[in-house]
Amino acid sequence: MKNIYLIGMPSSGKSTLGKELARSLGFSFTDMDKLIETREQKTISEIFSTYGEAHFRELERKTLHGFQPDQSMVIATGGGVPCFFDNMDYMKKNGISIFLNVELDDLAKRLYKAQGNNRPLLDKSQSEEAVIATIKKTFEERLPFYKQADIQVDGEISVNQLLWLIESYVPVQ
Ligand SMILES: Nc1ncnc2c1ncn2[C@@H]1O[C@H](COP(=O)(O)OP(=O)(O)O)[C@@H](O)[C@H]1O
Ligand SMILES: O=C(O)C1=C[C@@H](OP(=O)(O)O)[C@@H](O)[C@H](O)C1
Ligand SMILES: [Mg+2]
Repeated sequence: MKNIYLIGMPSSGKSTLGKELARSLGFSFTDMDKLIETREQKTISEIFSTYGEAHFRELERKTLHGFQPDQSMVIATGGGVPCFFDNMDYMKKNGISIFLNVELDDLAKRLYKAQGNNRPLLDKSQSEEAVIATIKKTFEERLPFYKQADIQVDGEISVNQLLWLIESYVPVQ
């Protein structure tokens, strides 16, 4: 079966929902950030601070293009993946892309609730106003890419609802 790519802003639930979706479909699950961290033996924050964002974006591109198509995988991408290089075209050509579109206020709340501070572009040590402003600006820049997804989900969704959307898009056996 085709691979499924989850895309959307940081904290939109790609990693959390992706894992549950994979289990329900009997697909394997890959979190691109985790895979990059394992391969590089560094956290995402360390990769950004040591080599810079451009290097991280190259790693993302290489990782994305390294997945074989039709491997029955659910792939949780990092929030920036669709917005660099030909990544969005690649996902559309090689699988089903799903945009998790969550209200910006909810994204901010989740971000502050989450443990740790391993999202270098949304540094929680900044003031809350600064983080919210960054989320808003980033979302506006990224929306044209996210909107290209095959399926868009607005707001909260259960795994069962998501399964239904996927099955309606292309039958999953
Ligand atoms: N539907 C949801 N409702 C409330 N909190 C959620 C939901 N989905 C994810 N979260 C929480 O938001 C945070 C970020 O989720 P995560 O799956 O890591 O997002 P992403 O991979 O898109 O950055 C986590 O703390 C997670 O528990
Ligand atoms: O939005 C982004 O540019 C990023 C999102 C992160 O992933 P999540 O979307 O899973 O938080 C991670 O890839 C990195 O910190 C950059
Ligand atoms: Mg994630």
